Amino acid sequence: MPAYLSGFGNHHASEALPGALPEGQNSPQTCPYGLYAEQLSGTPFTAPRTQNRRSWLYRIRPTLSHWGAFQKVETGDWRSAPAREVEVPPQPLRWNPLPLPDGEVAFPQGVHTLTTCGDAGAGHGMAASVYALTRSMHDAYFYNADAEMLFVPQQGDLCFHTEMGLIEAEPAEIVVIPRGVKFRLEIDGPVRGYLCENYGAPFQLPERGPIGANGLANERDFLYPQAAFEDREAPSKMYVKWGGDLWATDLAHSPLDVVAWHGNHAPYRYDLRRFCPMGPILFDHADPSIFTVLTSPSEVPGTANIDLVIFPDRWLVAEHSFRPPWYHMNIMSEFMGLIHGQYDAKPNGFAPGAASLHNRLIPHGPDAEVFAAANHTDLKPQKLEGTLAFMLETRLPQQVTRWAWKSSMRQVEYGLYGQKLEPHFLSPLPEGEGSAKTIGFEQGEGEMFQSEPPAGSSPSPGLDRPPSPSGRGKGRAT
Ligand SMILES: O=C(O)Cc1cc(O)ccc1O
Ligand SMILES: [Fe+2]
Repeated sequence: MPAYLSGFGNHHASEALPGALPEGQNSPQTCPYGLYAEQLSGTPFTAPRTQNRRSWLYRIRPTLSHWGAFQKVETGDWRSAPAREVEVPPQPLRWNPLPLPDGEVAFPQGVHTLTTCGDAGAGHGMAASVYALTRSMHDAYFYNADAEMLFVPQQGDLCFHTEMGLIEAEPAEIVVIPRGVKFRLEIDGPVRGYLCENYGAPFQLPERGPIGANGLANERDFLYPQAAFEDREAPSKMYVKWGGDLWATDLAHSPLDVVAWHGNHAPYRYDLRRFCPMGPILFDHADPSIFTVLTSPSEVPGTANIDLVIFPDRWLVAEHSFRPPWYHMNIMSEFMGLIHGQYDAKPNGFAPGAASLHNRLIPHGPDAEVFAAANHTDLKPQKLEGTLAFMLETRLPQQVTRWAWKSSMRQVEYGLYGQKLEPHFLSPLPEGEGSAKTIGFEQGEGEMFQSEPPAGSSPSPGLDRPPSPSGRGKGRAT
């Protein structure tokens, strides 16, 4: 079990050999052990200090020496934005879990993109993919120049051998690999999960505002690897995702040859079970932004390129409230996945490994069964347990890939789930009355009156109180 360095965005320092990290300067005339010094930047040199990301790598060979002739490689079902491949009507979309492949599939194959938005080259937006792999990468390495990568394992452990060291992750943990960091992904058996490529600003922790200095995702739970290196000569392949395409070159050695490093542009792991949720402790259902783990800000304040939001175990205690998510139409678009358990708004049809897309201003909310139960349930404190869903919320509408649209995993009927929601309007009108009538109030001379009082009802003071549920009316305008 590797030991990790703890603290989100810290300027970590680690050496795999004693004294490998230069003292007091980044770029000595001769580096310890005859290493090469290389700076890897994740933000422009002049980015404000709070956002600035860069690391210094002390390595056996500079990355430049890995540079051979690159050949373009088929990306399979992996797509990069912009990818406007199909026209999709405005409707909720959902996909069953990706089946595990029969044959041998290693990263970077086995990635299937469901949605993209923005533009990888222009540096905004994201891609949401699912992956299914059956074997480790052998003498193969990868880095992404287009995107920071957020891995959300859903089944099976992942072991990333990165330039900065080893990161292991199991389902319920996430791994973020920044742009330009090379790795080899090893697995023990078949694995499945989600991959978000973030084309925008690197993920950071959200502000806590009045919450204070603690809670939500706490800084110290973010774990960075200790330096570890490979001094290995072997015919190898290095894949680079660059300009929306996949390229490969041959290498004669492992590029994971970083003996020491320091800086804050480095891969990390976070256990989502460490998230300390805050919620409504008296009434109502809060906006899901209270569960933001990480955010990739855009240039517009409060308008994220991506928010990673989770729905973890928690107590529901709100009084006289509809406790599940409310019905809504959201300007941000919502890609969701389920790591384990049941998601409270959609207990059926949304299995672990499944994915859904509620795009910009597509109406959605709890299904009819959830509504019926939540509407009448006894509001004792209730613990949601053994559940972990997540959402990638972006300010941009998401484009669906051709693969996702045509895939047999897509639940073709899902877009109609809302039609099962019946009206429960307690009409004040006698049965049969009121069809095609407009009932309302008009502002008269200093008094309120009903424009067309229904027969048998008192003309004044009008409908000042809704009928009680015990006197449930049937009449409804058709
Ligand atoms: O749509 C969803 O299931 C995600 C979601 C959850 C919630 O509690 C409030 C809003 C929201 O979009
Ligand atoms: Fe939603």
